[in-house]
Amino acid sequence: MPKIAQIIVAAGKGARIGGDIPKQYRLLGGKTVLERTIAATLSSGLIDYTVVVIAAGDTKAADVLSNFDVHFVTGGATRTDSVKAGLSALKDDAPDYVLIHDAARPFVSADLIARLVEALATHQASVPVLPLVDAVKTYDKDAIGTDIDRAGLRAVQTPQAFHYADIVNAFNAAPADASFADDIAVAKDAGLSIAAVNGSRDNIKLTYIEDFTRAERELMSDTNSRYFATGTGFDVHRFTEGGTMWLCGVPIECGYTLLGHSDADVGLHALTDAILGAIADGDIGDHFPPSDPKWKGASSDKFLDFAAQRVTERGGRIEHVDVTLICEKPKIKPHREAMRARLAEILGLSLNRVSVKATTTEKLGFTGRSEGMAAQASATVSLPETV
Ligand SMILES: Nc1ccn([C@@H]2O[C@H](COP(=O)(O)OP(=O)(O)OP(=O)(O)O)[C@@H](O)[C@H]2O)c(=O)n1
Ligand SMILES: C[C@](O)(CO)[C@H](O)COP(=O)(O)O
Repeated sequence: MPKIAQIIVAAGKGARIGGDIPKQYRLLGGKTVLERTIAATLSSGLIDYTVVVIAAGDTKAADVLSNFDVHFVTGGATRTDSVKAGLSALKDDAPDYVLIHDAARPFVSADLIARLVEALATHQASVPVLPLVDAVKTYDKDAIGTDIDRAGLRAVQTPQAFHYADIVNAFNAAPADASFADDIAVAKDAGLSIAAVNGSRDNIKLTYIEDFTRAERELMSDTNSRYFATGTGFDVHRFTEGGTMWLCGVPIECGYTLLGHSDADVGLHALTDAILGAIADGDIGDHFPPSDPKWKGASSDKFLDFAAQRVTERGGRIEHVDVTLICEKPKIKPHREAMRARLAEILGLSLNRVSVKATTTEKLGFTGRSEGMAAQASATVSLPETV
């Protein structure tokens, strides 16, 4: 079996996407793009050695790369410089083949990698290509020009695969300061034999912010790459005279209220715990300790909003929530729709994904004696499969 290395170039700035962090460190479905790209390539089972090329001064790489058996080197000002740094990092233990891949293409498949490697049995290089689907025309300063015949054009992707010694020689033969669109261009200039293999429409390069939005949406709708988790929560608060009672984010004036460090919204507390439970993220007391004066009298919608954000940060989505209030009084039914609407608003859910119910305990126990109220809740979330 040939020894196969890969170089993942991740030293770019992501200027076309903008923002504070380069696109390879943006979260996509709760994981960084770079993690996804490395995991996708390694899952092919064909790669023996990986070099990730990172930017000088990159402070995020160590954390991301520590999850994988990979090595890293510092790249340069252009993609071409970064590729050269990757090739040179392989020279002491030279592989037979090398695949060079953009960190910005996290949806590369094992099939595509296999096609590229297979083509190296007969060629010195291989490249994934796709026919263009849109019409192509010349264009200058808003002026549409003439048609270009698409039959003779191909869109070109990465990974691009090479016999290691051949691509190193090709780069050595190229002008030292030249910058190439990709590595197959270097192979072409050097006269290497090149096989074009079928690319993949899924293997997009995340280039503009719209690419992220679309990729995020597609990941969300791909139930094969997601799992469902349900958490439960339970809470109790004692009644006290006077004040306004807050229940599931709705004020109720009934002459008595619930006692607690915060606003004592027993429904929101149970639901917050249910959501934290679904993502195995501790409980409300871990994040908002009752000993902390900051939370005295706090409005509990903050806690619920926080839990919902923790789901989003993991690339998750709340699918459904259900709260049961357990009390003899006050009557919940007149407030139930307002409670559902408020929960839906805080969580950004449609109303049909939010349920509020109530029950008594037939005058038994502390709720039966109307000493206080209990609430239990469940929350179902969908989350990206972890690698
Ligand atoms: N000096 C550079 C420039 C680019 N790349 C990498 O080359 C790949 C493809 O480049 P591109 O999509 O252009 O990424 P950026 O250069 O980061 O994007 P932009 O052009 O929008 O700044 C990316 O994985 C990028 O990190 C690199 O390693 N070193
Ligand atoms: C290497 C590449 O992804 C092949 O399609 C492409 O050439 C990179 O282009 P960019 O303009 O640097 O993103």
